[in-house]
Amino acid sequence: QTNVLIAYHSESGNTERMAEAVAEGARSIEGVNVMLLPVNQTQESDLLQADAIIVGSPVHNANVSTEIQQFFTSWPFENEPLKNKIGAVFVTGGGISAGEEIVQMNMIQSMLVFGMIIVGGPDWTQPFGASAITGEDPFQVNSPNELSEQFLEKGNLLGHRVAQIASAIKSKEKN
Ligand SMILES: Cc1cc2nc3c(=O)[nH]c(=O)nc-3n(C[C@H](O)[C@H](O)[C@H](O)COP(=O)(O)O)c2cc1C
Repeated sequence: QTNVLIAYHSESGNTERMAEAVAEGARSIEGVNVMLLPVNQTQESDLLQADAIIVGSPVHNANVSTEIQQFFTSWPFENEPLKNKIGAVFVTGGGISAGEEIVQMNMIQSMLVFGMIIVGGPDWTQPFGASAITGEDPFQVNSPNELSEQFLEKGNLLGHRVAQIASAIKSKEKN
């Protein structure tokens, strides 16, 4: 079985809603076990067991949230236990071009420090992972349930792609 961990921080539920969409996409690959967890409930053992780790953050002042920064800081580093795991990211941000890509790249940079292999979205419209705008027209939401289908689809496609690649690598390793 291939293990895909989706770990996120969400204050008002938007990033959590995206995380659910990513999870749905990952589950669509046969033989994939998905763990969907807020970062404050994610244990080191969850990281170690995962073949792929997908991290989601809200944009906070054009940065990852403090919780996400703390999460990366807590990752095991000695002897490179996360090396060659698949890594991918998603974000939600209020504004159009108000930090989404910076935050995606910031998380990717952290993952690269741990030797992870980064996977982006399936096409040029989401090269760095999935993202959603939540606070500016025409995408303004009053509740996470209003997140645009267009963004949820991006999350779904990212989860699907990561699970597919992680699963293909795992089955090659077995043979
Ligand atoms: C403290 C704080 C700072 C924020 N800074 C930004 C920002 O710089 N750029 C942006 O696009 N959105 C910003 N936002 C909006 C959030 O990124 C957006 O509402 C996001 O969808 C929240 O996700 P959540 O519901 O998972 O917490 C900020 C929100 C908060 C609470």
